[in-house]
This record gives sequence, structure tokens and C-alpha cells, in this order.
Amino acid sequence: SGVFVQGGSYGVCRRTFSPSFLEQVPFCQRRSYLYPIPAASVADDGRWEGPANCLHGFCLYSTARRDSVLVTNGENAKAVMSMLSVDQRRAHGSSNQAQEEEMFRVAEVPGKGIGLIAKRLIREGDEVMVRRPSLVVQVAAQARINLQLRDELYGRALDAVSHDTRQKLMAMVGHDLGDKIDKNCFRLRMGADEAVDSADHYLACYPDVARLNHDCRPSLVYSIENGTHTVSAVRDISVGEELSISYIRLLSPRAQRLAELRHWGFECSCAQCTMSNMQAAQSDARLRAISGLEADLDNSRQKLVMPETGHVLVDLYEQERLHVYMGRAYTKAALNYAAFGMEEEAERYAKLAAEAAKRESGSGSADFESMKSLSENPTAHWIWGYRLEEH
Ligand SMILES: C[S@@+](CC[C@H](N)C(=O)[O-])C[C@H]1O[C@@H](n2cnc3c(N)ncnc32)[C@H](O)[C@@H]1O
Repeated sequence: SGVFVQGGSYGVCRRTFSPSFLEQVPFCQRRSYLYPIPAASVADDGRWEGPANCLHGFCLYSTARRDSVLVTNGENAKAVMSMLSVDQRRAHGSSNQAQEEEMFRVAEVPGKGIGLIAKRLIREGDEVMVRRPSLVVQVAAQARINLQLRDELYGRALDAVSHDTRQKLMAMVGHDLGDKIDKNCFRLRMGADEAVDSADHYLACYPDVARLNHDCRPSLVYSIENGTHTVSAVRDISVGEELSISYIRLLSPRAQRLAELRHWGFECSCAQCTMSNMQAAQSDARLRAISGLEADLDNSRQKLVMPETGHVLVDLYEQERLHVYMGRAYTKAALNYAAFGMEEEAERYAKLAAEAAKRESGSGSADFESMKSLSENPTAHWIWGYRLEEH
């Protein structure tokens, strides 16, 4: 299950797409009950209904269309349902099906199982898929109750959705629903507070998105806003090329990335992980240079930083083909030019950063807002002139 943090009232985490590693805690005696609750007691937004029933302290809610089920404790239910109800119109299950059908196909990829392959040239910035979750499960349910009780709970969750949705969920890799959730789903952090107990996080499953394989130099980036998962291209993708996202943070050296992905239960066979040792050493050296430059740029007292240091950073990200992180690179370059009082360059990089931030974190994100305002008025930003002599 992945973790992705970004701003917003229900911040969706943007860290890594890593296995949950959450220890199985024996089911405590807290609450173990099964009882029906009148339908009107929680859901008042019309879309979500329930709870259908509650089991082992968790309740089941489903959409009227039976295309999604939520497993949560009663306390959080209302907040989660109202977050999931925002902005539903953007997600299209079938309306954009024709467009998707001409964009990519599902195929067997050697050594990786199923994957998605481009059927036509996909341009940088193109939206590839927008999905609502088919299943949303509180981490506490996935990780803190014993497996037998969990199976019972998940069996009922699957009964709450349509045959079609059930089939899609069960088609995800993994030996049972719990394992499928670990291997395919994304972690949503509820609430604005970073320190919130991870048991109050949620795991959101998007079976169509789950067919995307991992690549350490992915062609796609995604953002999750109010539960809506949006995947877009970070570079042009040619016909026949595999579409990919990243499950992990990509600034670590090859050995570390491989080890992290092994915890996911697979040996990464992407081009960046299977390149020669010499090429891998060069790539690792560039990654170290990126970290070094970023630390310098973040340190206002570092005298070695020049106006063009941000540009050098952007160049390194491009050489490394880390198109998926260009938002971060452009942002640092834009801020650095602004810190040196260079209006035209600051504006140019801030525009690029805003475009990338929209794809990487969503149009409601703080990153997007901040770069948009820097591009519109660089001299009004607090960082303006910060690295000039007088400071
Ligand atoms: C989220 S699923 C992706 C779709 C999957 N290939 C399928 O058949 O449904 C993740 C699984 O795909 C496989 N996989 C994804 N990326 C891979 C990679 N870079 N190298 C090898 N296997 C990969 C692994 O088996 C992994 O557990």
C-alpha cells in the first residue's frame, strides 16, 4: 500500500508507494459486534449509504451504485464519506472509455505480469486515467485485526459491491483481498495533521490503476485529491512503450531501491535497475549530486550557490530521466532565481513548476498555488532578493 502526502484539508500522502510493513496486532477486546444501524444515521450526502452492518468494530458503507465500498470505524465514517464525495464529476468510469481504449491496451509484459502499453503517441501532460476508488479500507482494519476476522469483514465488503466491481477487485495481484490491498492500493492520510495515528490512514484501491507496473524512471505521475486518482504523462510516450508509475521514492541509489522493492515481493526488472554496474554507478553519482545541490539550495547561508545552480539541478534531473520529479527541480530553480532577484528566469521556471505541480500534486495543492503566485508576481514573494549582497 502506498503513501502520498500533499497539502489540502484531507492531505493525500505523497511519499512512497511502499508495502505497509504494519505489524499484525492481535485483535484486542475493544469492540466485537455485529448489528444493523438505521441507514440514515450517518450518510446524509445521498451518495454513500450505510452502514450496512458493522463487524469487529468496523462498519461497511457503499455507494448507491455499488461501485465502491468503505470499511471504517463509525467515528471516522462521516468525514471520510464527505471527503470522498467532493469532486466526483471529474472521475469517469466509462464516459472516457473510448478515449482510453485508443490510448492504451492491457498486455502481458515479460517478467512483470500484466501491464499497460501505449497504443498511440501520448504527449507530456496528457491525462491518462481518472478513477474513483472501488474499495477504501481503514489501515486499522487491514493491519490490526486478526486474519480470520479480517477475512470475514472483507467477505462482507465484497458482498456490498456489484459483481463487476468485485471481479475487478479480485483481478488485482495477490492471494486474497488483504494481500491484494497490500500489493496494489494507495495510502490516503486523513486529516490535516501529519502526526495523525497511521491506524487512521486509509488504503484506497483503484483496480484499473493497479495494472500499472513500477519503473524507477516512470512515464506517468499521479496525484490523489479527495480520493480521486489522476494519472498523467510526464513525458512523451511512444507507441508500444509500457506505461509506468513509481511505487517508491526514486532519489535513492539502485541497491536501496531494489531492496525496497523486494519488500514489495518482486525483483525490479526496469531498465534503470538492470543497467550495467558502470552505468548504475554513474547514475548513483548523479543522484548524490542532486542531493548535494538540493541541500545547498535549501541552505540560505551556502555561499557556493549561484543563480544558475537551480538550472544545473534541472539539468541533472533531466539527465537522470527523472521527469516525474521535474516539479521539484523547477520549483527549486524558480525560488533560487527569485532569491537572486532575476525576474524573467524566476517567472519562466515558476510557470514550468506550476504546470508540473498540478500533475504531481493536483490543482488544489499548496505546491501548485505557490508556484502559480510566484510566476504571476515574483517580486512579491518573500524570497525575492534573499541571496543578494545586502542579506
Ligand atoms: C500493482 S501490480 C501491477 C500489475 C501486475 N503486473 C498485474 O499483473 O496485475 C504490482 C505487481 O506487478 C509486478 N511488477 C510491477 N512492477 C514490476 C517491475 N518493475 N519489475 C518486476 N515486476 C513488477 C510485481 O509482481 C508486483 O507485485
